[in-house]
Amino acid sequence: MNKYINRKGPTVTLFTMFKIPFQYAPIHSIILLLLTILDGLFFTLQVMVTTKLINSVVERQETNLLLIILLFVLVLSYQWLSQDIANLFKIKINIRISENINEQIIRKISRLHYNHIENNDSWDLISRVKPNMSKNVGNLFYKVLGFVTLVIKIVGILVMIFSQVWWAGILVAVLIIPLSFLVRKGAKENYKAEIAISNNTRRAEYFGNLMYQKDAVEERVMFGFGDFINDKYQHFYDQAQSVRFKTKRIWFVKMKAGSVVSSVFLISIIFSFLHPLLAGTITIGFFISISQAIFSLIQRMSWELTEYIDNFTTINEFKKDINRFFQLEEDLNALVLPSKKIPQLKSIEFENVKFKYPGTERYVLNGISFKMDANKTCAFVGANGSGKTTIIKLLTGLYDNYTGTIKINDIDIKSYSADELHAMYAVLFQDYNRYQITLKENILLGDINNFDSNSDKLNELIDAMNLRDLVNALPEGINTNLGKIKEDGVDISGGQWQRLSIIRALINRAPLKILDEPTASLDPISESILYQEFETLTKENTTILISHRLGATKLADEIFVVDSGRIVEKGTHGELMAQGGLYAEMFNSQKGWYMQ
Ligand SMILES: Nc1ncnc2c1ncn2[C@@H]1O[C@H](COP(=O)(O)OP(=O)(O)OP(=O)(O)O)[C@@H](O)[C@H]1O
Repeated sequence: MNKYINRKGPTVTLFTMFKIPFQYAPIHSIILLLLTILDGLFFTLQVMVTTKLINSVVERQETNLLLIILLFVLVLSYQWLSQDIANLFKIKINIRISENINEQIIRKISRLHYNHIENNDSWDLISRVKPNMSKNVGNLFYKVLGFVTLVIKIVGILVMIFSQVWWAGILVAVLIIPLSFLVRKGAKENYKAEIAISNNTRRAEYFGNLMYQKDAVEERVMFGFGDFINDKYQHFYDQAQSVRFKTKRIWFVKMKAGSVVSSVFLISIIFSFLHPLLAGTITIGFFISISQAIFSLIQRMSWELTEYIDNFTTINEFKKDINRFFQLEEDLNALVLPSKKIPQLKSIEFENVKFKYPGTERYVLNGISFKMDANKTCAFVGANGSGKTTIIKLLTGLYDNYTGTIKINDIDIKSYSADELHAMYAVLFQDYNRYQITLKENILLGDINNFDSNSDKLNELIDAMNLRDLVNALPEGINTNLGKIKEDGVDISGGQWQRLSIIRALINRAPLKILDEPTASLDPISESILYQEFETLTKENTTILISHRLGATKLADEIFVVDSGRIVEKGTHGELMAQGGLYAEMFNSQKGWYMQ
């Protein structure tokens, strides 16, 4: 089973990004492109009409004056309206882009190799790409269109200048080159700064969320640590802002210096028209309208042009992030449904398994070996951090960068197909999720293949887990929305959420049930009912139970004691107590709490 892939899709280029709006909103994009070209042409047309208008008035040519005035008003009105029309099209294009791109990003994230889920650099990258991707695709498209308009306007004016004072035209064209280089360099530095601060931005966002997330409210209010969190938020936010501000300040000074030089240069060109004006080679109409156009050009070149190049360079840097993101390794199995055929489980075996988490140096599992047979309940006990949950992460295939062998039914788990392996187990993880959907859906998610045909089993388990009273008290019974996202949502207690999560694992037909601290939030009576019923609930199943409550694990057929990534003792409760080792010590110290 080749589980992981390095998805080498086609590399994203600026051109690929530019084409995206045509792909998702073709008609709107084409119309916007045509409007853009028209917009550019109308600028030159305006200069020509203004020239004609002034000359006709100065020379008192009354023929056609009305027509020229009408044309003048039309050109101005179009320019005035065109932005609003374009904005309407942009709204539609933006909606289509974000619909499609967000879906692709979420799909990619949901397929990510588990290594990236716990890796800081990957999350920094995701936090830069996810919120900005559709914005940048739209931005690139509009900036290219804006740039096309600007180029058409500049070319139009240059042609006019050329036709009258050719050398001035050449000087203007030459000025654009160094200005472009200056802007490009500044924009690259800006993006580098963004990459450097993305970790601080993410941390600021985390502390910001803590300030308003519902889950954090109680502790924040009770302990009164709101200011502490706020200070942390402010610290990371200020650090990010200060780097951003410094880079922007340097950028601004450079850009403005460039603009001032170009402005002085362009104004001097207007003076160079005085001579041909006095010599009578250009008309007063042309002088006024071209001067006006050159002033507008100064503004565009010194600000818009620099802004465009800045934007393109930033988007080009962002494009590198997009490629890094789409090249992140995926886990082919992440979205694979469990096979509908229920496999038979005979045994599970770890042979000298050594494992360290990616990017760390310490072996969390250090040559662990054990074998357990089917149709039994096995418990893993041991101190915090001894490696119990990690055993489960490896057994369920979340990580496969270990040495040694993990076998199910004497076959290496790496030889199983993903759907076969997924059908083998149902897991209740320690940090299970509270899904803000209906109570029924919360349970049925556990057996997605039989989502619509599990009603009988669902009711049986609700009774067995002592949740019937809760269901009866809910306004819509099992169809009541849980959590506060929906208006009619109902919040239930921590223990009730946990009982739901146990049912989610038990409703699954997989032969191996893995329960990692399943009763931490249960009251003593519910816990004891659960363990009394445990045998019935897990009949015909093999169960792995991880718990610090040794009163519960005592009932297991076999207990494995984990210490520093190894199995140090194994046996039944009686055998381990008789050994008088680590288990006996842990059991006696816990028993002491109840027996005094
Ligand atoms: N994603 C991770 N990256 C790096 N180290 C990790 C990661 N997850 C766990 N560890 C480390 O691996 C060790 C074993 O963790 P594990 O969760 O398996 O312990 P555990 O025995 O289940 O502990 P507990 O009883 O507290 O649940 C711990 O020292 C922990 O710090």
